[in-house]
Amino acid sequence: MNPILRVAGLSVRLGGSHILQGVTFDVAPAGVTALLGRNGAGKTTTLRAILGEVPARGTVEYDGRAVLGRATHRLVRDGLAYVPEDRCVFAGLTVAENLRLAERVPDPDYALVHELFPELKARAAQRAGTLSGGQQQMVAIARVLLNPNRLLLVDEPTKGLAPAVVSAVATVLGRVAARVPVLLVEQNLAVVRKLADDAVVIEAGRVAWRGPADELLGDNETTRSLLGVGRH
Ligand SMILES: Nc1ncnc2c1ncn2[C@@H]1O[C@H](COP(=O)(O)OP(=O)(O)OP(=O)(O)O)[C@@H](O)[C@H]1O
Repeated sequence: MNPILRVAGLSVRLGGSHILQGVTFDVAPAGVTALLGRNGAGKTTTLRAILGEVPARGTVEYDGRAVLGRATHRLVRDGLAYVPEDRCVFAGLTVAENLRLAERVPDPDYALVHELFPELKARAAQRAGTLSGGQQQMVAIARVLLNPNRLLLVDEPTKGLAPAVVSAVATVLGRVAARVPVLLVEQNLAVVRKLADDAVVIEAGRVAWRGPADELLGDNETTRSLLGVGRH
C-alpha cells in the first residue's frame, strides 16, 4: 500500500535557527504512525510544515501529490485534518456551537461523533470553557470528524490529562484510527504502545529512528537513549 503521506528532506528555519534539518519519513495509509522525540525536538514544527503553516523546503506528498507551498485551507478541504495541541475550543460557545462552526460539508457526520462521544451529545448545551481538559480534547477531535478526512494530524492529545482520561482519549483515538490514518505526536509511551503501528523519532531536527513501534518500545536501551525514558 502506498503511503498516504511522504515527507522527504523537510527543512525549516525559524527565528534564525535550523529547526528541521532534512526530516524524512512515510505515513502508512492505515493505523497510527507515532511521531516521537524529546521536548523541542521538532515534532510540532513537522506537523505545521506539512500543513503549510511555516515556510519549509523539501518534499511533502499527500496522497501522491506534492503539496508543499499549497495553502493550508486547500489541504484541509482535501481531507488533511489537524487537531492542535492547545485544542482551541471557543470557550464562550456551547459544545453544539463549537461543532457547528467546524462543519465544512452539507452532511456532517454527527452520527459518528455521537457514537464516539456520547458525552458530548449529553453536554451539547454546556459552554466549552467549562468542560474538563479531556472533554475539550474530545470536542477538538469531534470537530474534525464531522468532515470527511483522509489523514489526521493529532498533536499531543493526552498532554496534561489525568490517567483515566488519557486512557479514554486513547480508546477514542484507536477507534478513529480504525477509520482514518493518524499521524500522532505523543509523549505518553503507554498510549504509543496501545495505538501506534509505526514510530518515527525526531532528535534535534532529524529523524533518529523509524520502524515498527513495538520494535522501538521493546528495546529499552534505544527508547531510553532517544526519548530519555525507560519502559512504561
Ligand atoms: N516560530 C519560531 N521561532 C523560533 N523558534 C521556534 C519557533 N517555533 C518553534 N521554535 C523552536 O523549534 C524547536 C522545535 O519546536 P517544536 O515545537 O517543533 O518541538 P516539539 O518537538 O513539538 O516539542 P514539545 O514536545 O516540547 O512540544 C524548539 O526549540 C522551539 O523553541
